[in-house]
Amino acid sequence: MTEAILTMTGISKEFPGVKALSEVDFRLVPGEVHALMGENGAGKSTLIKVLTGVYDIDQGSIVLDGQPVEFTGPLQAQHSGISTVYQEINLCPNLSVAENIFIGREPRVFGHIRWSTVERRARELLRRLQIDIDVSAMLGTYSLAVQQMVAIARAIDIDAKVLVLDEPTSSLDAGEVQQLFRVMRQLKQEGIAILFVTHFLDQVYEIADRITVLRNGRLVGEYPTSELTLIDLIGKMIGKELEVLERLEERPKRFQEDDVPLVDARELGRKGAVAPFSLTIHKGEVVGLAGLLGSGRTEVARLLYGADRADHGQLAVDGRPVTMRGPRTAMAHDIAFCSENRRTEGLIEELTVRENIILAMQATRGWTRPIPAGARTTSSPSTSRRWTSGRPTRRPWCATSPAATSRRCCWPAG
Ligand SMILES: Nc1ncnc2c1ncn2[C@@H]1O[C@H](COP(=O)(O)OP(=O)(O)OP(=O)(O)O)[C@@H](O)[C@H]1O
Repeated sequence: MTEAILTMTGISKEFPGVKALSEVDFRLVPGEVHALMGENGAGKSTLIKVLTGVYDIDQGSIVLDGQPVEFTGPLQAQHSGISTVYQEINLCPNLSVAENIFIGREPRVFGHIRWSTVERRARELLRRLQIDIDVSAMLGTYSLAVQQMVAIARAIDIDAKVLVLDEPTSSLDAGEVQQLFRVMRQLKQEGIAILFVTHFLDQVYEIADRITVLRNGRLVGEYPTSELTLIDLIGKMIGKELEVLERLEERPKRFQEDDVPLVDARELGRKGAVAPFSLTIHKGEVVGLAGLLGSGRTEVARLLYGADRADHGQLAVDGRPVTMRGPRTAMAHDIAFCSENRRTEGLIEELTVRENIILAMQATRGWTRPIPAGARTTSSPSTSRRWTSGRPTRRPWCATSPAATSRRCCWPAG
């Protein structure tokens, strides 16, 4: 195998009360995509932060390009050739693409920035990555994927030998992921070593050459991707053997196969939004819709609720065919919807919790039927929704959805 560009040996890092890393070894070779995998809390971020100089090491050593290194901060790591692009793009959307690439290191002559040089060099850099965009346009006018690639361009222009991509695909749709992978493959060919952290296992198998697995701050092992099956990878991440995973899969179903499903969608679809799909939901069952951003999860839930009208297929509720004309039809059949966009679609922030709930109840009961007094959710239902934050927003949000009075619920995201 090619000699490693980066070797981390026996790395340990402790936070008060938590041993985040215990004697972890990790290495990267030039021209590879190396996936760092592990469950939440396995130690991936800590290893990256140790590598990029955000944290100092309690124990262990790092050798980069044959030289022992000890970084005192991210800038030093960057100047040594280790660049990082985080999930949250920390560039300036109100500056041009070229300005973003050279911000803080603009070419100057007698103290004055040479804008023509900034733009020319930005164009050359992006051309190298086969990204064809106007470098003088504001960064914010481009998609997240393009912004991510601009962040990568900036990172590799600082003479990167190692590029760390920390969950770069979590906000990208399927097409954008492919754009990013194309750039990653290009960088691989140029000999850059890429450390790739993701929770999407299928992406690991598409792009990574090798996989290192961490569990509870310890190294489980390093494997060529082609020699580690998906089920083995999951087993190593969660620390359970194949037989245990198989037993988990054999959990008894809560319903009989011949039970009439509560919701039965057959070839339901909407042109331009969701290709025809079939789906059943039984009483007492939780059905998860998994997929990347833009894969159609929300659109499926909106079709089932009638928020968008299907132009294809049939829907049956409790075994009876239903034409979902809109949310009213859904509510009449006890189907509720909690929007992922709860601030704009789920709640009216200026109203109190009680008023929000009353509005939703009014929608289900009609104007002539009185609403029972004392709708209660939080300790103070008179509190404006604006003053409940974080997790507590979910309770009034669920309560304001007709879910609170429903037998069924479509809940696309939370
Ligand atoms: N700054 C910190 N202070 C205290 N404990 C921390 C700190 N950072 C991480 N930890 C702890 O160290 C352990 C490893 O966390 P780390 O964030 O590295 O895991 P991870 O694999 O990156 O998880 P995730 O996928 O959720 O980001 C966890 O138990 C975490 O709670």
